[in-house]
Amino acid sequence: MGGVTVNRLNDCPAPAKLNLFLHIIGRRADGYHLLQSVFRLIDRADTLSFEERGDGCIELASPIPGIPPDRELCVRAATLLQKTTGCSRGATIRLDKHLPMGGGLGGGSSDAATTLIALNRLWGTGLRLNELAAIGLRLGADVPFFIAGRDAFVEGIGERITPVELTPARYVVIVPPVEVPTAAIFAAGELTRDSEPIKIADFASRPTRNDLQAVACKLHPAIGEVIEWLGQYAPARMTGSGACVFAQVHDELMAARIIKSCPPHWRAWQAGSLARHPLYEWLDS
Ligand SMILES: C[C@@](CO)(OP(=O)(O)O)[C@H](O)COP(=O)(O)OP(=O)(O)OC[C@H]1O[C@@H](n2ccc(N)nc2=O)[C@H](O)[C@@H]1O
Ligand SMILES: Nc1ncnc2c1ncn2[C@@H]1O[C@H](COP(=O)(O)OP(=O)(O)O)[C@@H](O)[C@H]1O
Repeated sequence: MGGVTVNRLNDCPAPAKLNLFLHIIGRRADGYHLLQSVFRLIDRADTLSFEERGDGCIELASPIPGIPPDRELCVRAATLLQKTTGCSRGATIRLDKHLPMGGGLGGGSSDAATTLIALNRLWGTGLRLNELAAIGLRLGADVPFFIAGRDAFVEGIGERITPVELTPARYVVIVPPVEVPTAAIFAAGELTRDSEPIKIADFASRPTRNDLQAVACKLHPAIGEVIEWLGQYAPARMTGSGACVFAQVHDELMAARIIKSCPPHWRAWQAGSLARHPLYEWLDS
């Protein structure tokens, strides 16, 4: 091809997460809520490609309808990395969006994390994991978890991350036909904000729940309907601030049977746990 070097990274995954439980244990002076949660990576993902450009511009070649470019999380992540490192290079970003927005699967945060990890490599900016996580936290509370790249007990607002080893598992995930804005759930007056803190050693043996679930179900009754329906087959719970609902199942066959009987107005799919972020090896700790 005439010796022209095109610097690009294609098909970089941005995996989703499930919050196996989520407890709100307090509130910071700035209004942000202190949580305790186990975050688990799953093998459903958005896909991103990055091509370097010499003019310093950041362009999203596949804009998301309804999200202005300067609010889009990949563009914001790329711009913040440029500013923090003084890098003069730019990038054209292509985002193939598969994860629902406002679904509690962390899709936007994961897109931002993948952008930081990939551009740090493409631009040769050489930031280490902790430095990228600090940039990520400015974009969203879930971003540092995706940069850390493995299942974790997460505290604070998302910045205190302790890796945990979980047994591999299969899940059914149902996407109710509603988009839940995270801020609206946290703002609700009736939200439980005083759950008793638990120790990391205890979470597997203690009863857990998602403290955001009751408020989300009140605002969006469709979420409660999904929890009730999926609960016929296995204990079902909402992830994050909703709207998606998940249940752990025995195997792929059981998942397929449940999905086959799912009412047609709900999107349902199965997912396997993911031991490591697919780009895990691109980061130096
Ligand atoms: C609750 C979680 C659990 O994973 O849910 P999902 O959003 O993934 O569903 C996250 O911590 C969400 O993180 P993220 O989605 O990045 O939230 P952000 O954009 O940082 O925050 C949106 C708004 O929610 C409120 N907020 C968020 C996180 C938090 N710990 N306390 C809050 O009070 C704040 O009002 C904030 O302005
Ligand atoms: N690349 C992106 N993907 C998804 N949402 C984005 C993106 N960029 C900006 N957003 C905004 O962030 C909000 C939260 O997105 P997302 O992380 O998918 O939600 P949640 O984790 O609550 O499911 C969206 O409703 C949207 O307005």
